[in-house]
Parts: sequence; structure tokens; C-alpha cells
Amino acid sequence: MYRLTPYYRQLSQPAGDSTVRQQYDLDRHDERLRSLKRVCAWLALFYFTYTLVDIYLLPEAAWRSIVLRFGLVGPPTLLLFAYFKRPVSIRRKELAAVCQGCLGTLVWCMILISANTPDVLNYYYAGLVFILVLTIVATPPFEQSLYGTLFVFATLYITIWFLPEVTLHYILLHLSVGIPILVLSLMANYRFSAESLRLYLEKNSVDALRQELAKRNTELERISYIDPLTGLANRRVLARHADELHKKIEPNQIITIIIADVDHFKAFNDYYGHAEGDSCLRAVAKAISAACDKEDVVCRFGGEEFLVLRSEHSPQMDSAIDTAENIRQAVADLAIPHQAAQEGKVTLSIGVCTGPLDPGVGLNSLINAADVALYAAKREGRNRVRYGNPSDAALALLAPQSPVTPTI
Ligand SMILES: Nc1nc2c(ncn2[C@@H]2O[C@H](COP(=O)(O)OP(=O)(O)OP(=O)(O)O)[C@@H](O)[C@H]2O)c(=O)[nH]1
Repeated sequence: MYRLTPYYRQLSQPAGDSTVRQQYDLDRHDERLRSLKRVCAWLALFYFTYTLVDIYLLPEAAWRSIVLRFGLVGPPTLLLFAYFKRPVSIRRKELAAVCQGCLGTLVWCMILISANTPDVLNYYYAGLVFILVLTIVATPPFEQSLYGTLFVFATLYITIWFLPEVTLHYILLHLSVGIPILVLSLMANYRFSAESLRLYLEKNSVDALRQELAKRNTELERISYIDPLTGLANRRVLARHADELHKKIEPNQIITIIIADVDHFKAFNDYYGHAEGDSCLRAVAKAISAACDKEDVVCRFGGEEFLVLRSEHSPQMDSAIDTAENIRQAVADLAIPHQAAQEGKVTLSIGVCTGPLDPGVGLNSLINAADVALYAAKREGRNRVRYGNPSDAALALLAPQSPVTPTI
């Protein structure tokens, strides 16, 4: 069973600022115009060369055929093709073509009547062929097919009465062919129009879904790289950068790793509560970001641990230590009260390491060295910056109790 939402209801549905009908006409303008031009060109060719048939079969109406076909139908046909070039909706162009078809039918009926011979009765079957062209070959929108075919049908059966020797029997015989052709061709046109609209709507909704999906994927990707508490990049970003750096190690490339850890943060949480701990971490993250360069990758490395990754092309140990010192100072300047801390405020211990990227181990040796330096800073009393050598990290990796940063 063929089931479709009624054609008209679909067309009048809203689509953005306009209706489905307007959007559909706009989107399919070029395609429909191409097919309309093709059909009209073939019909015009057929219509005007048919004059030769009139000359041969209806010599008494030959002159009338030439004058009426070329005089009455010719100029509007030329105008129709000129109209196709105008910036008007495809629906109007199709309507103009249907009107032109109706005019052609009317003129053709006039030629037949003027022939004044019963022979022309057989020509009336050609009118039914024209209905097929108007509905199935040209496939204009359903409403235009309907008006066009009803007009052609009415013209045929009104003018048929003026023909000599026409009888009711002949007309009934004719109608027994004409009515099924009319109904079936209109049904086919309806089905075609509705089906192409359904496909169009389906394609539109698939496109809209695809766009929505792409938008959500981008958003998901963005979210997956962001630490929700601080808004900083997370370890995934660090891993991605490590991967990129590893893939294209450049000569003279120097990497700096700064790891900053909030001092006595467990005590902070215990005293002020977890929510206060969260807002402390947010403030610290903001201060660290502000103290770094724009090109630095600043990420939340662990609970209360932050990592800065910097990649440069000349040895910059001093600048790395300066940045670490700026970070430490910036957090100290926040003066977030901390009962358990010696200074009475939140402070950071920081480990720094600078060195070339080892193709074998990637960032890990530098991170381990910065980590070793960080724990040295903790041991020495916290709220300070310590520098670590990548070679120290290698030793640290061997020592069982040493704090070793997990592999990225
Ligand atoms: N509020 C809050 N606390 C967190 C979060 N992530 C980790 N922490 C806490 O951070 C604390 C880290 O404590 P420790 O690793 O013992 O270190 P510490 O108390 O800072 O001591 P030192 O590092 O030695 O100065 C733990 O109590 C964690 O619960 C977080 O997202 N929010």
C-alpha cells in the first residue's frame, strides 16, 4: 500500500522563515528548469512540425493551421523561453508553460473545427496524448497538472460538439478512453510529486541531522580535552602534544616542563571543605594560566597538580625558572587563606626541567625530572621552585621510593 502524508499538508509546513513549498521550489529551481526547458523545446518542435501533417491530411485547413500555429502560438512560445530566463520562481515558470500548453490545445482544436470534416474526430485521441505529456512527461507540480489537464480535457470535449457527424455514441466511446487516461495520469503525477517531495524532505532531515551530529562531535571533542573544574586543558591534551612533538622532533628544540603542586591541599580541604577546595583550585589554575606565555600548554595534571609545557628553539633555562617563579608568586599573591600552611595562605611547590626531547622516551624523562625537582621543593619546605636535571630523573626511575610520574 502506498502511503504518504497528504501532499498539500507537507507543502504548507513551515521551514525556517518560509514554507516547505518555497524552500523546495528554491532548492530544486535549476533542476526543474532544466527539465522544463527540455520538455517545452520538444513539445514546441512537435507542435510546429505538426503543421506539415495538417497540410498533408487536412488541406482545407492548411492555411489556417499555418497562420494560427505560427501567428497565435509562435510568439507566446518565444516569450515563454524568454520568461524562463527571468528571476521568478520555478512554480511561475511551470505555470506559464502549462498555460502555453492550454493555448496550444485551444488553437489546435480551432484548426480541427475549421477543417469541417469528420476525419478530424480521430485526431481527438492526440489530445489525450497531450494530457499524458502534461502530467507524466513534464511532471509539473500536481496542482498545475490538475488545472492544465482539466483545461485540456474540457477544451477537447467542448469543441468536439462542433465537429460534423459527431454523435453521443462517439463521445461516450472517446470518454471511455479519455477518463481513465485523465485519472491515471493525474494519479501518477500526484504520486511522483509527493514522492519527490518526500525524498527532498528526507534528504533535508538527514542533512540537518548530519550537521547537528558534526556540531555535537566538535563540542564533545572540545569537552573531552577540557578539565571541567578549572577549564584548563586536561592530560589528553598533554598526551596529544607529546605525541605531536615526538613525531616531529626539530633540531635545537628545547622543552620545558613545569609542574606545580598546591601545598598541604589535603589539609585545606579538611579545614575549609571540598567546595572551597574546588574554588581554590579554580583560582590557582587561573593565576597559573595568566603567568604563562600564550604558546604554553597549561594543563591540570592531577588533583592539585598543574603542568606547563613549553617548546622553544633555544636554551631557555633562566626563562623557564622565571616563569615558574612568576607562577609561584602569582598564586601566593592571591593570598587565599590556608590555616595549615606556614605562610597562612595557599602556596605552590614547583619543579622545573628544561632539555631536549629524547626520541626514545619522549616527554617522560623531562616530566620525571620536573617531578623529582618538585618533591625536592616539598622536602625543602614548600612554596619554592626547584630545577631538575633530566639525568636525575633517570636515577629517580631506578630508585624504588622515588616519586615517579606515570607515563603519559
Ligand atoms: N577540592 C578538591 N580536592 C581535590 C581535588 N583533587 C584532589 N583533591 C585533593 O587534593 C588532596 C591532595 O592531597 P595530598 O596528595 O595528600 O597532598 P597535600 O595535602 O597537598 O600535601 P603536599 O602535596 O605534600 O603539600 C587530596 O586530599 C585530594 O582529595 C579536587 O578536584 N577538588
